[in-house]
Amino acid sequence: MATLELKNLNKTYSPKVVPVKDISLTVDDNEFLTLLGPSGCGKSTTLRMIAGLEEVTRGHIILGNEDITFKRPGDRNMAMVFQSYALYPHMTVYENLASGLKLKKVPHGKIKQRVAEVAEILGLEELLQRKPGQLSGGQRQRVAVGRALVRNAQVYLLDEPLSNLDALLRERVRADIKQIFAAQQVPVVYVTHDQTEAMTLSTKVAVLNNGYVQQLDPPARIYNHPANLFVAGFVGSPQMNLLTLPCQGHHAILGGFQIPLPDIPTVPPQIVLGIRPEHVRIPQDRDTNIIKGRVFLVENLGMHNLVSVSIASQTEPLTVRALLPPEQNISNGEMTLALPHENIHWFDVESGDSLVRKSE
Ligand SMILES: Nc1ncnc2c1ncn2[C@@H]1O[C@H](COP(=O)(O)OP(=O)(O)OP(=O)(O)O)[C@@H](O)[C@H]1O
Repeated sequence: MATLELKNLNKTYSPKVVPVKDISLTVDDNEFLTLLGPSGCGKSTTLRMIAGLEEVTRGHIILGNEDITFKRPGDRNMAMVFQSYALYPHMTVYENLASGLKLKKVPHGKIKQRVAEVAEILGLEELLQRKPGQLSGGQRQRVAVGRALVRNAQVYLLDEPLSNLDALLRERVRADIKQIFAAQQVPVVYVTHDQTEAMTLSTKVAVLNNGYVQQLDPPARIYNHPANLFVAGFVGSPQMNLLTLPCQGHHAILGGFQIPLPDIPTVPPQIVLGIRPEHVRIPQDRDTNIIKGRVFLVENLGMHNLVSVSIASQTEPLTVRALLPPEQNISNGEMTLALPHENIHWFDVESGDSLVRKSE
């Protein structure tokens, strides 16, 4: 089993289209890495370069001790699952699963055995004689994963494999994928723009924007310690409150309220305060950082209410959103909230970088 390494990987289509800029990362053989980012950030291009389907402009792809940057896709021993399933419509499920091995001239008996193993893992035994047109979306997706699995590849690459499924099915197949690949002990690279998939499946997430890796960390660290404003705003739903505030002395001024700044060498004229809606709460005994505002919207999300509160300020009004339990009685009008000190993130207004990289 081998580690996959990307070294300063670049892709340039034209001087103006440079979707991948200097991506460096490693994926060990027990790691599930997700490339997460908005549409057009370079996720699929990166994956396709790993697979050999896209030429590398600059940089290297290393598998184990071998530089495979210029190796033909067929010689890379990688298996890829595509968003579109890419199944052969005229073949049965069995034939679809077996086709890759047949091409490799694997003996018939071995093919039968391997297809049976994979069909069992994926619960496809009853469907082996059907054609893709006779399967549901989730079943087709499992066959697509199965086609990759039968290969016993050195690396698995998955490009938004769940995006054609409805929400319920997506949850089920997501759980299947997690279990199946956890047992494989090979590097897995998964592409998605869905943060829930990234957070639930991965051992490591690379958040991409505009071709650059913004943060490369385990999911919990991405969520609890976003490296910059992009990651803070992209990961988490409802989105983190991000407020640009003036500083005075050693405080940020939120409307009429003073929030103590963290320990930073120089106090800037302005700073961005970030706090997730689930961390904003109704004040308890020892809470500090108490603010007051006017409720102007309550959205019922089932498990919680998302409450939008407007805080009067000398410039434009600021909005703080709080995720509160439904038993909390909320009516339009004045409301007091606490912003617990330990849950506040601070970012530089200019660079967007986190000013305090906390340890885990
Ligand atoms: N063959 C190509 N020629 C020119 N530009 C391309 C080509 N393929 C992709 N691009 C551009 O490169 C950028 C990144 O594309 P890529 O498919 O990697 O994005 P992505 O992050 O996977 O997005 P999505 O989630 O929408 O699939 C986009 O701006 C896209 O238009």
